This record gives sequence, C-alpha cells and structure tokens, in this order.
Amino acid sequence: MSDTPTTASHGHGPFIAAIDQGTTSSRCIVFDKDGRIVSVDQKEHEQIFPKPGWVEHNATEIWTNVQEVVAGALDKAGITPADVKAIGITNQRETTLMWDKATGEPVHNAIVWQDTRTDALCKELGRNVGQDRFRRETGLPLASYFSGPKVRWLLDNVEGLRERAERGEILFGTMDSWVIWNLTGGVDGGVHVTDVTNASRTLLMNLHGLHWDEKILSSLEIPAAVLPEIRSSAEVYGLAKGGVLDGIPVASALGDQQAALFGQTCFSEGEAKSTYGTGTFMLMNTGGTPVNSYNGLLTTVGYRIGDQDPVYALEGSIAVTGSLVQWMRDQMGLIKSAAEIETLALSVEDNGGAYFVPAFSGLFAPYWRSDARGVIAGLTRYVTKAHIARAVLEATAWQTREITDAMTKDSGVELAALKVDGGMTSNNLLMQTLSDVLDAPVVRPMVAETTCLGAAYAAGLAVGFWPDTDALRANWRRAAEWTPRMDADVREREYKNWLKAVQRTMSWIDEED
Ligand SMILES: Nc1ncnc2c1ncn2[C@@H]1O[C@H](COP(=O)(O)OP(=O)(O)O)[C@@H](O)[C@H]1O
Ligand SMILES: O=P(O)(O)OC[C@H](O)CO
Repeated sequence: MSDTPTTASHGHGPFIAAIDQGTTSSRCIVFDKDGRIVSVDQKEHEQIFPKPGWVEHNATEIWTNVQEVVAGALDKAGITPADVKAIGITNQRETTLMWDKATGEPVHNAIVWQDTRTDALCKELGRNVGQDRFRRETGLPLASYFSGPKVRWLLDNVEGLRERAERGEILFGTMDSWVIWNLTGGVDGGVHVTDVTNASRTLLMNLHGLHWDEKILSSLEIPAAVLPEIRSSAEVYGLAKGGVLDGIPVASALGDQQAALFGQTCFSEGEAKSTYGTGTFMLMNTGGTPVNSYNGLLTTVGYRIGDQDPVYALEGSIAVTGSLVQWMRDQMGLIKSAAEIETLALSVEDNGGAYFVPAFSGLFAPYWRSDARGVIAGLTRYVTKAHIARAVLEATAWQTREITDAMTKDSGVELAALKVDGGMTSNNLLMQTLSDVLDAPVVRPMVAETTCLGAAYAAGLAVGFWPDTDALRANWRRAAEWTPRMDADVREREYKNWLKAVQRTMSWIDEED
C-alpha cells in the first residue's frame, strides 16, 4: 500500500467514506473528490476453524471493528462527520449470517465463503434438483462457495431456528446486509436490504428478473420471510442512526469484486479487471444482458446504478493465489515475507521444469472440481526452492490465462489489456509473467484500493457528489504497465505443460473420502 497514506493528507472536503468488510479485516477509507485517499483505518478479525474445511467469523466482533475503523478513519483524516456526504459499503461476498430481529444477536457465527461444510448437501441437491436448474436461473454452479446452501445448513442445524424463521423472527444477510442493518439503527428500525451484486452470489436470486427465485427457495426449503429486500448498488438505503456517522446517507453496496470492477472504471462492455489477493477474481463487463458461460465461468451482476438497467459480468474465481505465497512462508518456511518470493524466484532463470497447481480446496474456475488436490509436477533432482518459487508465481499467471481463455470463448471479446489490483500486484516479476502468459499488456492504477474506491464512487453517484461515470473515468490514472516479452513458442510449450500438471490434480478425493 505504498500509495496509501494512513494519516491526513487532505485538502478541503467534502468527502465520501467507504467501509470494506473483507475476509481477513474490515477497513474504512475516506476519499476526496478526485478519488484520492485521505485516510485509512483497518482492523483484522479472528478466523475461526471449528473443523477441517469449516471457516467462521464472529459477526458481533466484525460490527464492533467496523465502528472502530470508521471512527479511526475520520479521526486520521482530521474531519468531522459533517464533511462526509455519503457512506458506501463493500464486502466479502457469499459469507452468510442469520440473526434475531428483536435482539440483533447472531444465531450462529457467520459461515465464510471458503467453508466447505455444504459439499455433501450440494451433491444431494444436484442429484435431486439438477445442476442445470441452478445455473440457468442464477448463473452459478451448485457449489458450497455460495450462500443458499449455507442458509439451509443453519436452518437444519441450529435448534429451533427453522420455526423461528418461519414465524418471521429471523433475518438472513450477507455482510453488506448486516453492516447496513446495524448502521441504520439495528433493532431500532434498521433497514434489511442487500444489493443486486451480493444477491447474485446467494444461488437464490433469479438473474434475469433480479428477484428471489421462489422455486429455488422451495427446493432449498428456505422461508422467504428471512430474506432482505434486493435494491440497486447505488441509492440511499437509509440514514445512519447513532454512532459517529449519525445522519449520513448509507448510499451504496457492492460485493468486493464488483466494487473493484467499478473502482477500476470498467464501465464499457469488454473491459475487465483482475484482483490479486488471497484468491484472485477476474470480472469482465458484458453489458446489459447476462452472458451464459459454457466454459466454467460464473454469470453475475456487475452493478446497478439506481433505477438504470443492470450491468452484468462474467467472473473467473480462483481460490488460491496469494494464499499459496502465505503457505510458502508459514507452512514451508521457504521465505520470511511474501515479498521475498520475488527475490528467491529471480535468483533462477526459469522454473527448472517444475509446475505447482495449488488445488488446496479443489479447483474453482474453470473446472469446479472439489475432488482435485494440490500437485507439484515435473520434479527432478535439479529443482531447487528457487524453481518452486517461480512455479508458485507462474501458477497465478497460468490460472489467470485459463480464465481469460474462457472469457474470450464465452464473450467473443479478445482481451486488449488487463487492469489489475490487490496485494500481489506489488510483485513485478509476477506482473511481467502475467503479461507474458496472457500475451497482453497488464496495467495497474495509481489508487490500488479499488474495492473501497468502487464503493465510494457508487455512493457518491447516488448523492450527486459525482455527476456520472464519465467523471469517475477521468480520475483513473495509470501507475505501471507491463508488456509481453515471451516468445510465442515458449508460451505454447509452458501452457501445455501447465495444463498437463492440472490434469494430475483431478480425482484425488474419492467419493467415500
Ligand atoms: N510481493 C508479493 N508477492 C506475492 N504475493 C504477495 C506479495 N505481497 C502480498 N502478497 C500476497 O497478497 C495477499 C494480500 O493481498 P490483499 O489484496 O491484501 O488480500 P485480501 O484482500 O484477500 O486480504 C496475501 O495472500 C499475500 O501472500
Ligand atoms: O474479502 P476478499 O478480498 O478475500 O474477497 C472474497 C470474495 O468476495 C469471495 O467471493
């Protein structure tokens, strides 16, 4: 975050504040009219692993942290709430929470997007209801990644919850809903809403009508009474009540990857961004109609501004990229910091014949194979830890290449250039490798915090702080660009080897495992 000041560098207001409720932390960033960062505050929350494959968050801890980082960001900016014209929300997607409407108490920890406890339920639903039905109506494959099966698990496993839900005493929401409900008063009249982008990740929303799909709700046995109202991504949902933001309009909500698409100003059909963090998520704007994927991508809502037509996107989701670098550091001890992987990889000229496919929790796009597990292929006595470091970085690049290939097949659009953001983009070798394997330019903007920026932009549009998307485009500035240097025949050979290594990961987990 080299271009991210954490203390005040502001001129004069007014400002927009954005809250990013992420997988590992919550942060609040204050932006000025030029889309520049004025201040940042951030706090991590506990990752709870009750069993192998289970991942939970304490939603009460998260709400406390959100309030703290909002106060912290305003304090660091040296501004008062009166200087803040609107607040925008962005969030880790799919993570599922149910809470008591009367007390505001969660009935269980939030079940995080990475949690695989509903694998067996998804297989059963696939047999009984059929995979195709879900993909046709929601744009998503039936997988434990999404919220719907997690809601069903809670209803089946928290004692008495189904009866209370049917009596209308319980609310369900992804983290946007939880934060907005609490911000706007909680038990004292909080609004229970979500936006179309978050709703499009639940496996419960009809992608064509943008409403909860009654047939799918009934297949999953989820009572409609628990569901939030689906609203656009940029409109005033209500005013903050109490706390430091009292009276400020809460004016946007976008899932974090859609917010990054918005923050990167990918407003035209065919424009795409890829965010390199714990995992990697590439989204391409496909315009006003949902494009069906026949190549393993997700069809999702990109954004909807007020009562304008929705904009759809194709998404390639990769579960493990930055977390593989963390694994090299924490589990293998081969590097001391994430940044050191670049130095180690640069100490050799190539991968020495080694290919690392990090299918740690199966493979997401384009394969959606929960039976795959990680593989290092091509090992000989020649291979050193430096070659493995190269293979680790190349894994992120090749996984992206597989997704861009699928995007081109599904959309018919050849990638002209890829806009990137996220923690891994500080790695120059990775960015060069990415450009080499994609055979396309890779560009990084000045403001790397595109997720918060996107939420701020949407909130600012909703309250007239910015007039239109053209004004936002004018704020986008390039900080760095990488162009391809690899020979075409080397690219072909390496891609073939990568795909061979991917095949080695398949069918590792047997049905009885
Ligand atoms: N220089 C680097 N080279 C490779 N990976 C890096 C580097 N710096 C950070 N990372 C990886 O990027 C991730 C953090 O990026 P970030 O965008 O903050 O992720 P998230 O929003 O998912 O928490 C970590 O998984 C870390 O291992
Ligand atoms: O919070 P992040 O940045 O890890 O993003 C998580 C994604 O929204 C999961 O779909």
